[in-house]
Amino acid sequence: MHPLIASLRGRLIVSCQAYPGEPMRCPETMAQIALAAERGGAAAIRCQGLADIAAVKGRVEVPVIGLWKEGREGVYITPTLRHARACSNAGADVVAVDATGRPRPDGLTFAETVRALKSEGVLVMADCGSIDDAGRAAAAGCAILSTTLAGYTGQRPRTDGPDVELLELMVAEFPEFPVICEGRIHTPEHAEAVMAAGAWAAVVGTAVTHPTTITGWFDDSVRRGGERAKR
Ligand SMILES: CC(=O)N[C@H](C=O)[C@@H](O)[C@H](O)[C@H](O)COP(=O)(O)O
Repeated sequence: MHPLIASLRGRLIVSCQAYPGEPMRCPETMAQIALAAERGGAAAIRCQGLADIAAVKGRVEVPVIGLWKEGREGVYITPTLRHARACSNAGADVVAVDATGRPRPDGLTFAETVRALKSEGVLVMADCGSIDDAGRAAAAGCAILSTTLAGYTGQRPRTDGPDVELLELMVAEFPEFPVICEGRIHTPEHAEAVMAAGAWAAVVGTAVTHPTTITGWFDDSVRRGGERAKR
């Protein structure tokens, strides 16, 4: 196994992403957040877009998992071989790629995309939405299988927290692969549970790096508590 992948075992990975139109959508801001997360114990940073990848790579010591989101429908996480190569060239140590069987804009299959990347020495993290995707990713020889797209592709229900069931299926079916749990890990208890269920590592995004959403969670709680006080 590649030493970089081995270094992630039993560790937290923090995803630093701001979405189009959001106040923190700025590479310097993402680099600052990534550095803060590294100081908190993140063993790797996951980030989106070429400018963010370059900025984060220049700021942190830990490995960078890069992706490039384009579009909102269908395959949007690093949708083509060109996007994946660009992430790698921008400095990503690992490139995250949509591993579903859905049609890709460049007409290549996922397997063809991974074959080309592997031949160029690129480590691929397969963002899966189902056990079928994980099978495709394992057959292609991806470096990491991940539950990233569980609940976002129509193949699995969108669970409130992480999709532990899919994680367990992947861990049982592909014991020779590092399986990372990503998606809706919203509390330290969720993170502990996915690790106990056999995850190689846990990726946390929103709950660490998306203040608008976190503020909304607290706002809801404060309002609920206030309503109870009135009763
Ligand atoms: C489905 C999709 O596009 N997921 C994206 C993948 O990079 C990000 O928007 C998520 O924030 C990331 O997966 C971490 O998940 P969470 O923010 O739930 O901890």
